[in-house]
Amino acid sequence: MKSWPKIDGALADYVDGNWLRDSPLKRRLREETAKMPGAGMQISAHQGQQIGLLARAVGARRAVEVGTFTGYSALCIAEALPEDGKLWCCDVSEQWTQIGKRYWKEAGLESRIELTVAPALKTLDWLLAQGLAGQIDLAFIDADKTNYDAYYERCLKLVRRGGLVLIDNVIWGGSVANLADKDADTEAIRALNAKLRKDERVDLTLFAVGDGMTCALKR
Ligand SMILES: C[S@@+](CC[C@H](N)C(=O)[O-])C[C@H]1O[C@@H](n2cnc3c(N)ncnc32)[C@H](O)[C@@H]1O
Repeated sequence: MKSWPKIDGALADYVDGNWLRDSPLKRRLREETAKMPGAGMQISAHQGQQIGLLARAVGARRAVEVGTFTGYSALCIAEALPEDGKLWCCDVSEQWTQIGKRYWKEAGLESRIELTVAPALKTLDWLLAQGLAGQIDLAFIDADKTNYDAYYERCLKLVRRGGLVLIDNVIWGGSVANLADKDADTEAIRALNAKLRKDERVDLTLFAVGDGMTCALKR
């Protein structure tokens, strides 16, 4: 039986103590979000740090995020961009993203972030219409699951060769391996995972962080 290490208890403290580079502002945003319904939607501190590192590794100047919630992943991406970098954020919730805006401002990152409150498919099509195909260095997909394939295809068009498309929740709490689970979200994630397995447009790996994050590098 193959297995991944479960990180909790004393091991979680050890991992935090050795690898987590946190800030009081990020901690406050996590704590404020933790009190809200839907708090579990926020990525973890480690995942945010990993996404930031990946953004730096590809020298990201322009990024796109699909699914912003209270702005934590956006904060992690934006701080990894250069001062004149830009992150386009897509979300449908004014209420949740207002929280993020407060923190982006406090972090001095608001000029790097352009949030559009609208269905993400519309915003991604608008970005493509603006001539941004092949101009984006990193895309992070973390919104409604039934649109994942449509988000992936648009993000792959937007991203340049050598750029990254990151896709969150690809393990979906383990449901993807339970073939009896026919829930629409599970089926959508499972179908995209199977498609990417054979997708020769990208190099592929899984980061076993949080709920699983696919990392696709455009060839
Ligand atoms: C999992 S949360 C994002 C978490 C965020 N990345 C973070 O780290 O805190 C998913 C978000 O997708 C948004 N969403 C749902 N359907 C959407 C759609 N059709 N277009 C854009 N955003 C959508 C929700 O409002 C929610 O804020």
